[in-house]
Amino acid sequence: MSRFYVGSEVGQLRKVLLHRPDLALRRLTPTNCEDLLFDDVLRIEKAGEEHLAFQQVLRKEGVEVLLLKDLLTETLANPAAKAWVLDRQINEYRYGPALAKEVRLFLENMDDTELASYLLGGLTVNELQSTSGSPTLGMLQQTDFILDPIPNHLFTRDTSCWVYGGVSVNPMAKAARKRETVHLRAIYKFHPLFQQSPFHTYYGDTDRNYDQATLEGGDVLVLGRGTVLIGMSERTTPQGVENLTRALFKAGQASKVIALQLPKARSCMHLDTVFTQMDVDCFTYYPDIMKGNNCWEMTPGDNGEIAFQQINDGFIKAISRALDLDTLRMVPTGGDVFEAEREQWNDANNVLAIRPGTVVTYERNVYTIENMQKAGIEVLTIPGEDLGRGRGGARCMSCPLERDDI
Ligand SMILES: NC(=O)NCCC[C@H](N)C(=O)O
Repeated sequence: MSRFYVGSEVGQLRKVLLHRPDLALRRLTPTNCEDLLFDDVLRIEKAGEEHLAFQQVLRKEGVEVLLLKDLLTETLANPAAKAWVLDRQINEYRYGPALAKEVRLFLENMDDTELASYLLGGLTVNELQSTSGSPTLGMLQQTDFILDPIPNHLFTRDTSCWVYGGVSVNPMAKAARKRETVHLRAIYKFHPLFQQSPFHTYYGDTDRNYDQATLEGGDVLVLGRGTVLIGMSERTTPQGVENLTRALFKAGQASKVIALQLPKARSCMHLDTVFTQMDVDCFTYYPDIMKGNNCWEMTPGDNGEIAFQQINDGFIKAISRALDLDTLRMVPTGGDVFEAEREQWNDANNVLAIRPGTVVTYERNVYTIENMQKAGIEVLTIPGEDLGRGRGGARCMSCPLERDDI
């Protein structure tokens, strides 16, 4: 029987959720890619091959790989789940009553595979073949989207994140990613796999407007031994951190959260683009961004409140204290300042640990890989010429569902 539990960043990885986007990438163009948070268009076949190589490395290392599209398709086979998803993706305020009715009917009559494909990949005016005469539709072009494609599902790390014995289904910061959360909520709520054993759902699993309290999984590092490190970044706000922290403490799943302020910049949109863990005592980091950050320690206070303490000796010391280690081995981005900046941009510091001391990363970041190997880390490489244009590496592209404690 499956037990969904993520006890650390580097303990043996056993089960992971990935997504290999297809239709959504086909619909990514120079006109829409910036709005869809991609820096360029991708060669579809190449990106697919690179993603397969990533899957293969994980499977070879004994990790069970689940694919988001399969899980969503299987979830939609349950009529209650299908209705639940469509209630949230189609409404009269988004489309107007006439078009909402028509889109809903069109999607309801598809088989589950096709429906999953449109939900993830988008639906154009042309594909709907409308007869309603709705002005909402009349004002659009044939190739405009009724449902936008969601290419960033590729980055399964961000939409939901497992922290010890539960999950946060995250209120995403950017419009282009908000619909992702509905799919993850549906999977965790209805898919038979997630009904086999109980887990906590800490945060995000309601239809409310979470306003300023956004949170994305790329900012959440499960350090282990009851501690969680969370970046307050371009995407995750202190309000989001505080809400998740209170829920973690209430569920008794964490005893300390370290919150770290990051610059609000695309190059470090999430903590894991500048800082990830490779071994129990070893991290890789981008030096430019990790200096002088404001940092707080949060612990359970009285009456379900959080006790806050601002940290003056830096977050590295805070991590050592939490993990009960005297020192940490810190591996910087490699090369000179120019090479380091280029490699960080291409996700050199965004590695996925398979087990303590073994990580997966893009092969292109040769200087950083050299630093890691010198530190005794086993580095497994994957190609990422095209996948990398979405601005995410191996950690961003993976959502661990089962990982051992350290
Ligand atoms: N954890 C991560 O850093 N994920 C990468 C997300 C990239 C995506 N294009 C985004 O802008 O949200």
